[in-house]
Amino acid sequence: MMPALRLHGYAVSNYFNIVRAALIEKNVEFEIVTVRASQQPDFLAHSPMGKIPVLETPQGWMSETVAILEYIEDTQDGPCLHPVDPYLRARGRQIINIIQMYVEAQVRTLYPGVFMDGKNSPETVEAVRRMLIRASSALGRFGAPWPFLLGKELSYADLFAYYCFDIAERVTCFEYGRSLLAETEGLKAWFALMSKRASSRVVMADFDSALGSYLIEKNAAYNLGNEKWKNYAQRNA
Ligand SMILES: N[C@@H](CCC(=O)N[C@@H](CS)C(=O)NCC(=O)O)C(=O)O
Repeated sequence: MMPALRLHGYAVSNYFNIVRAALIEKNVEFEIVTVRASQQPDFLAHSPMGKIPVLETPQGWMSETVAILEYIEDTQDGPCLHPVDPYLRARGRQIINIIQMYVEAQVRTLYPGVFMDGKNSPETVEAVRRMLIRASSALGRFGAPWPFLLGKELSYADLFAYYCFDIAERVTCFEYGRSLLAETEGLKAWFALMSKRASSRVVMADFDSALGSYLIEKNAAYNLGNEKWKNYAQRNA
């Protein structure tokens, strides 16, 4: 029988990877449908912004990662990934918001010069640098309880943060020669712990091979041999 849930997207997307990891962590049966983001009417009918991931459910289609995670938590069995305690649950959302707006969305504006055959203007590079300083300090102020961001149990905040930090780390090491993970007390050890999870291994193996092909497709393969990538390789050895 076909699984009830079908996840549309592909492995180069950190957002797709967050949802995929959540489904794996919850032991949900699902099917992957490999598609790119698109502005074609038939795709927009399912994903109003034309973005991936999109989850196809028995009730209909759902896009936007945070909404998808909520749907998964509310409809699927498996380990609870939203804390029951309202304060902790809100804290998880707070962390997700900060990472989404002040880390992920910021580094995304640098993708043209890092993952595509484009250039980043000095103004953009500087504006993102300033925002990342604020975000990094903010995360430092959380003093997360560890080993996970909300304490003893893995939560959606960890999955969201892990895939956003992975991509952010590549971009900041490349563009600024700096590591957000190393700057924030506890974050590097947390990231290493997350990297060891079975879900992370599966998802990141597919990401790594998809990224190689993506860089070639976008004529940014030169970046692979670029000295600046060494910052990433060395810091994460
Ligand atoms: N806010 C969306 C962001 C998803 C997103 O930006 N996905 C990227 C791939 S990582 C995408 O579809 N980009 C294509 C586009 O922006 O047109 C979410 O939470 O799911």
